[in-house]
Amino acid sequence: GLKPELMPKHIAVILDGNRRWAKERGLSVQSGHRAGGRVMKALACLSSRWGIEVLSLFAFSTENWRRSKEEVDFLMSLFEEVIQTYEDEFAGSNIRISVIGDKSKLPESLQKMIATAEESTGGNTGLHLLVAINYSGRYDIMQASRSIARKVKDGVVQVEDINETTFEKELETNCVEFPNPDLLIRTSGEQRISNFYLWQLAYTEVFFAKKNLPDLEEEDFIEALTSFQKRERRFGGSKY
Ligand SMILES: CC(C)CCOP(=O)(O)OP(=O)(O)O
Ligand SMILES: [Mg+2]
Repeated sequence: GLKPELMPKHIAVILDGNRRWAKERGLSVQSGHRAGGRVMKALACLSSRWGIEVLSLFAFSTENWRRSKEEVDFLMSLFEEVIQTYEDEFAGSNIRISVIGDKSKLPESLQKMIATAEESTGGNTGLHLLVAINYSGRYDIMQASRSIARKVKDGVVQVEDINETTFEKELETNCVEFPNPDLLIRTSGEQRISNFYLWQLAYTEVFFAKKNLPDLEEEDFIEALTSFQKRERRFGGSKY
């Protein structure tokens, strides 16, 4: 069984396989994404129950705009639904929601929904759920670099003061206590990072789940956690 003392503090999930799941069943792309949305909520509830501190869900990357307008519009409306049902499904479980990514490009209605959910859950002290929408690792590193450059230009920061700690504070994951995931899970069998967290994943253990997101169940989450608990993290040091 899972050992509480070996539970990861921060789990990040690259959500993938919704359309393949739908295709296998002769269902619509929209039903695939809707099924994926249900698993997103289930992952948050499970993480909350296991006392995980931070759960990051990679829901929409800066590259996903390349999809058809119809699919993108549907995803945007689905994110509203997922974030809106936060009130009902998560209410009472003390979950805090934050959305990271370039929100300025999202539909006004979704931006408002995000602001409301962040506002109403801002004081919660349980699981901190980070939903990455219109996010990418390179976007984050670029925005952090611009922010630091501005501070140097304005004389607020000296170049010598720039180090890993001050840089990390400029990343959009600076809103959580544990910005660097201990465990990254990717569904659907793909084995790539797809421009998710780049700085944050420096020493993260990676687990590739074969199942498509909508098929993911508690036992699959437990399998990833069990694998994580068996690993010896050396952080570059040698325990030889
Ligand atoms: C937007 C993202 C969360 C959707 C993940 O599933 P997907 O649409 O990439 O599905 P496929 O990899 O099966 O095409
Ligand atoms: Mg995919």
